[in-house]
Amino acid sequence: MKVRLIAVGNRMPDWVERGVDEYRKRLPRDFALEIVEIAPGARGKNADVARAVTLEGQRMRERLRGDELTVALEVGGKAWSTERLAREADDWRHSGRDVALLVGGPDGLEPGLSAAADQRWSLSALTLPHPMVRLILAEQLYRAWTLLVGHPYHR
Ligand SMILES: C[S@@+](CC[C@H](N)C(=O)[O-])C[C@H]1O[C@@H](n2cnc3c(N)ncnc32)[C@H](O)[C@@H]1O
Repeated sequence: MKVRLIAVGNRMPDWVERGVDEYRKRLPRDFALEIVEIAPGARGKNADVARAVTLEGQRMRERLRGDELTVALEVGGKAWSTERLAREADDWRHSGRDVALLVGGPDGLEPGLSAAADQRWSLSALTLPHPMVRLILAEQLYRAWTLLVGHPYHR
């Protein structure tokens, strides 16, 4: 299984890149995490926010592969414990499909993508900045994998 984190935003601070890479390199090939960055829509003084969100949605759709299971990351999604995430990840693996985790931009995920997603997952009731979302996702995927294989890290 491949997990692709398709996230609006680029130019992450170095500490985020290093943190995400640390967990990515710990994950085995059958749980590989790939990061796909989506350029944010322009937000200037007279910016049309709805247009920027629509553009981000289009750019994300262009990167989606038709057969992937999609998971929208949203504050209002379902809260999963790490144990629940491990069960979900095990189901993803057994479905034989790759997975796309969708992270929106400053104004959230394009509503059509959220509505069409197979699952909606909330990391917390707090609104997190997108660099933190990437880091938490990478760490939690690693933690879920360690739980599935009985590696002591997950305790
Ligand atoms: C800075 S947040 C956007 C905040 C925006 N006001 C909203 O309501 O979605 C950027 C993205 O990070 C993700 N995100 C932020 N906090 C999250 C959380 N607690 N759980 C899941 N995803 C989160 C979502 O994908 C969101 O679209």
